[in-house]
Amino acid sequence: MRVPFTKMHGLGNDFVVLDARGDPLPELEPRVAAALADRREGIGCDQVILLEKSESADFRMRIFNSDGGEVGACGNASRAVALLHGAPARVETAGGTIALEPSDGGASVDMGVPRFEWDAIPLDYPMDTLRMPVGWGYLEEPGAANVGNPHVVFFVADSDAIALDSLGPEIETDPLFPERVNVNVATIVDRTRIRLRVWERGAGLTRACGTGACATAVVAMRRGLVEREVAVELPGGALTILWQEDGRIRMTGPATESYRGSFEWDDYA
Ligand SMILES: N[C@@H](CCC[C@H](N)C(=O)O)C(=O)O
Repeated sequence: MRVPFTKMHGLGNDFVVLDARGDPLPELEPRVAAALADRREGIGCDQVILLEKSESADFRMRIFNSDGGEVGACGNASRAVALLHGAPARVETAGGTIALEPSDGGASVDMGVPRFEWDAIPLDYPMDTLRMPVGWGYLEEPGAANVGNPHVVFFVADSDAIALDSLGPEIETDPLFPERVNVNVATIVDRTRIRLRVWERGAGLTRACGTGACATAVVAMRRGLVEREVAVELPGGALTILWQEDGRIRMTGPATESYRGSFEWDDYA
């Protein structure tokens, strides 16, 4: 079976998007998603995105990290899918229902209400998630948020100076995080700007992480470090994050279609 795909990215965080809203595909097993994401032997991407029919929303978006694991949310892919769909839409994800509004060259996405309870992150045992009494090397006292997926956020003097390639995997797989975790290191530039690097669970260092930007912004806002609207500057570019009065997070930024192609399903199954 020949399967069409769209290669897309949001700030350099890249995706293979499979659209099964019309003709369904066989079940996308984790090993198949990982093979498609492989940058040497597959198409190559940080996440594989599968669009399907939904009974509760306009359609359903499923997200698979490059290690094949299925997860609850992806901010950058949400904007890419908004661009692909080309009209406002309510989208079912494993992390909750989100709302897409495409705009010129990108999208604004209602990412829902963040959760801060220890068992919603989830953590292995109760603790204050605003300033967690834990540390790994020189990274200490992170905050945590679940924005459809789990994040810890460390505020540091210079996020570029952090050895995220070694500390990231250590923190991601620490038993404190039973579902593993996305690791954010952030520097507050001023009350309207944050610089951020992210070690993504199941994908490693990426050029940008939309949910990481959302989680970092709301943790910084809870600590009183920034205003309710901030620019989050990632290696791949900037996103605007607004934590609205109704408690919902709005993320705005660009998305790009790179190319379209097709592959033989049996080569990966
Ligand atoms: N790149 C994404 C996040 C993808 C999922 C994440 N790695 C997880 O495991 O939760 C984004 O832009 O938010």
